[in-house]
Amino acid sequence: MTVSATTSMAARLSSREDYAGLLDKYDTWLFDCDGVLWQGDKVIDGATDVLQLLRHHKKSVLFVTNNATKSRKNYKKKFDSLGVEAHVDEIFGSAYAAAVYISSVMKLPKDKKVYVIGMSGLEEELDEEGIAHIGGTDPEDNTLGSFSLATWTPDPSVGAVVCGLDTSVNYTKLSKAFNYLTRNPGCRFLVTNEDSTYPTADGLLPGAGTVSAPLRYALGQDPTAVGKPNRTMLDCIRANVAPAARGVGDAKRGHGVNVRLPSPADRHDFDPKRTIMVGDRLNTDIEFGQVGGLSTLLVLTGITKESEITGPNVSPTVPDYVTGSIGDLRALLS
Ligand SMILES: O=C(O)[C@H](O)[C@H](O)COP(=O)(O)O
Ligand SMILES: [Mg+2]
Repeated sequence: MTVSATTSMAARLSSREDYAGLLDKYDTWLFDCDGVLWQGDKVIDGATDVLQLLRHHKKSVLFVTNNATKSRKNYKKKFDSLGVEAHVDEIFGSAYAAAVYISSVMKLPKDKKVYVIGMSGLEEELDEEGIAHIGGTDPEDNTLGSFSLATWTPDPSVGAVVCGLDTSVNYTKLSKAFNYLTRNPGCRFLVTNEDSTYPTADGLLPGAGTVSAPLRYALGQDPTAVGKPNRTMLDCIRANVAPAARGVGDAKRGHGVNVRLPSPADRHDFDPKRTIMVGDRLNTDIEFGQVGGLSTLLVLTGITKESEITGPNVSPTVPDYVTGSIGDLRALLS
């Protein structure tokens, strides 16, 4: 029996011509952050130069991160502190996408609130969208004490639980979230993202997916995920970029937006054929690009290792291009 397999291979970039070809081909560059622009607070060598080069060539640059610990405004502060040029409207985090999803897609009723397992970034984005929330950084929930249902009065107005990377996750938060999801009728289970690991300059840490995993297991239920690779994140970006590009009035930014996610016919902002997603993780960034019909460039400064794309057990997710680091595009400066 002959088994015909078409294994498309990623094009490994190395020469100045290779990078010049990308510059010609793509007008919009979407950059993942952790593992691409930086590892924790250590900027990837050359990343700043390359972003400046792209802007010099009038390319549209956007930042698309699954990291839900910071709001767009606080990400802007991180960019500034690391000397990486970015405008707050170019930054799209999964905390923002989750807040927009709850307000514009789920349309959580105004008399309902969200129980948060997550950090200040997620709370700030919910505030921006005018969504009431409890939990999160509330000192009452940030305790290592034991949890007892006998002494807890659940809030009947909780209509959704949203879970993001929370470095202070604990049994109390998981217990409250579990009970909201099993007791409050129709309570929705959302996660900002499901990354298994989080790349820092000193190595890997458990990712957001490991924070929500206990709830998945206890509930026997999968949540709605908003971040990469899900289409929701791209819709959220295009809903924001489109009005700016076309001056559409009915989708404002900021508090209480009633963002109209443009229909495919409305979308003039992105030409997916001239858009490239640059990422370090195959099952979020590269799949996100592929789901959105974008081209994809994998860099090896974060999660994905060479062996996953060239070894005996290659991943079924194959990027269009691979290069060692985004800094390699400095070849265009010579
Ligand atoms: O665990 C997480 O949340 C992720 O590892 C992390 O935040 C990924 O961020 P990104 O690579 O999408 O910038
Ligand atoms: Mg990354």
